Amino acid sequence: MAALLEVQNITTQYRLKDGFLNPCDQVSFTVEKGEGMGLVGESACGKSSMALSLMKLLPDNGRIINGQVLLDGRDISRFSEEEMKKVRWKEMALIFQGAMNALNPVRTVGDQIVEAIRIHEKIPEQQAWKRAKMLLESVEIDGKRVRQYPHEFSGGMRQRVMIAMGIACNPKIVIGDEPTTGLDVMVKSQILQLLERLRREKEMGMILITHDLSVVVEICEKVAVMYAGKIMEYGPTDIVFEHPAHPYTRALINAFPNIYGDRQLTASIPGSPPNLLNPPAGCRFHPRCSCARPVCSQEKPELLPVGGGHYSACPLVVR
Ligand SMILES: Nc1ncnc2c1ncn2[C@@H]1O[C@H](COP(=O)(O)OP(=O)(O)OP(=O)(O)O)[C@@H](O)[C@H]1O
Repeated sequence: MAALLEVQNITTQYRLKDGFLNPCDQVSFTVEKGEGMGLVGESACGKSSMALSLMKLLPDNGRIINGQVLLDGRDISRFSEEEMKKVRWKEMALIFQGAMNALNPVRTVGDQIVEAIRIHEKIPEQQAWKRAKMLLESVEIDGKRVRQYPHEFSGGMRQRVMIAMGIACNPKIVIGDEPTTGLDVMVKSQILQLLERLRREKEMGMILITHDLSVVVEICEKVAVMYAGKIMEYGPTDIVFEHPAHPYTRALINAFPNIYGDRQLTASIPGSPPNLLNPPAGCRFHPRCSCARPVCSQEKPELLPVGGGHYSACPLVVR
């Protein structure tokens, strides 16, 4: 059976004054119904651009130049804006970083949820209000608060309202782009548990973009590790994190304080990610890689299977 979402060789490009930059370069992965995939990697490696490419919400200077995004077998990367309007929120929703600040301060949260529902579904207003209340309750907010204004809610509650809006039309897949950034540790954990519960109850696919590897370990079955626009390693979360096959994944794990809650010392990755206007030849990680050989600066490694649904873009690694 075909996957719910099949991303095949997606390359996205931004046009800049001094050239072109590909934030996602031949990226491929799949997400099954009800499956959670973490998308991790250092800042500016292309994670948000991937999310925007999937939703076809790239800024004016960005576009998909190659590849396919198959949602239930349909290539939505070729969809017109009109067609995409029917896909967004109804089939695929994006909850972005700081989404809570996108709520309109002069309208009640109920008005805003009802509007989101009625843009996509032709249902009577009364029914939409009933659904808005239920949605608030599903994100653990008292339905009676539906007539309140955003300033009457805490930051964590506003983010939950945004999650309620994200799932208002029962999407098949939700993309969370750092959905808990800026929230305190307790609220962050509540929101992640909430997303996890909704995913299981509604059998939604989920792509969780995060810098926090421990969150991926906790709630995602699968992980894709991205570096400088490319997927370096991909596979079941426990296998990738316990037996990383790519030096970048190893370095990322070592740089993270407590992926399984017991690691204390961290070793930062020397150097910094490349300028994507002019990425290094060969493997993009080779200038920072402790395992690099001469071939790494000459040949572009492919993402190849290493067994058990696990893929790595490094041919040299000894496990
Ligand atoms: N509108 C734009 N025009 C040109 N370049 C852009 C644009 N948006 C992002 N970029 C560049 O694309 C690259 C990838 O950025 P992106 O925001 O997708 O990375 P990210 O992994 O999501 O980063 P972070 O974790 O910091 O959010 C970066 O080099 C960034 O500077």
